[in-house]
Amino acid sequence: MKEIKEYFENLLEKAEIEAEKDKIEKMLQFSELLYEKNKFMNLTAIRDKKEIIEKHFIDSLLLTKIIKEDEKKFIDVGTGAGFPGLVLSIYYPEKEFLLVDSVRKKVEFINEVIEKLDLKNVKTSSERAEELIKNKRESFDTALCRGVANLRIILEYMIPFLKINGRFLPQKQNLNEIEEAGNALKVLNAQLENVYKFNLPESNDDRIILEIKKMKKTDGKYPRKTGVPAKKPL
Ligand SMILES: C[S@@+](CC[C@H](N)C(=O)[O-])C[C@H]1O[C@@H](n2cnc3c(N)ncnc32)[C@H](O)[C@@H]1O
Repeated sequence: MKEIKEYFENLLEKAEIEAEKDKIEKMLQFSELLYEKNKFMNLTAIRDKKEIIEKHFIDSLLLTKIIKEDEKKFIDVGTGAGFPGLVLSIYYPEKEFLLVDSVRKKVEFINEVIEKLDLKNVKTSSERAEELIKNKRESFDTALCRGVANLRIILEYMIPFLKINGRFLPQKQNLNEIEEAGNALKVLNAQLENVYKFNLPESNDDRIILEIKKMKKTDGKYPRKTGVPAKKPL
């Protein structure tokens, strides 16, 4: 545990991310719970402790370089074992997070971590994004989504959840999907404002965070019925 703690602190320093000791402690507890549970439940394909720290925790924390003080209500769709949303909820105890994944066992794992770490600012849902939207339309300042689907598909899931002027900050590994997302951005009244490029501090792997702003209300016909956004992307 001590070795992993030093490794985590070292990567935080290299990535120029500041984090208080008690938050680092909680994140390490979360990583330990994930490591143990992952031995008999498939929560993540990354099984090495150090790799979990870099590819899940540091990668999620890159968002702290972009998130603003006045952003208070966050939604993370397809959060899996809690990335990036659960990590950020530990980093920002004063902000509210809704973590969503349609696979119940993943949400049950997240609920276990919330209880063990006594996190007060996180709620969860195991509904699909296309169902959950029915009572959560235009309710969030910021939307997060990592590794779920192609950009034009997740735009249709996520933009309807945002308040006007809210930001969607999807994490991507390259820029390939931007060009073909033009129509989705237009139809959903959203605009690409910035492209942030990072490198992970140990592997040097490329990481991209897009900043997409919702300009106007989304037409109530989006997102289309469950499954349609993925089958027939905008
Ligand atoms: C590859 S995992 C990524 C998990 C996590 N965000 C990460 O980066 O480690 C994608 C997750 O998205 C969830 N998912 C896919 N489509 C969804 C939808 N329409 N609504 C809710 N969850 C969805 C899947 O159940 C899966 O757990």
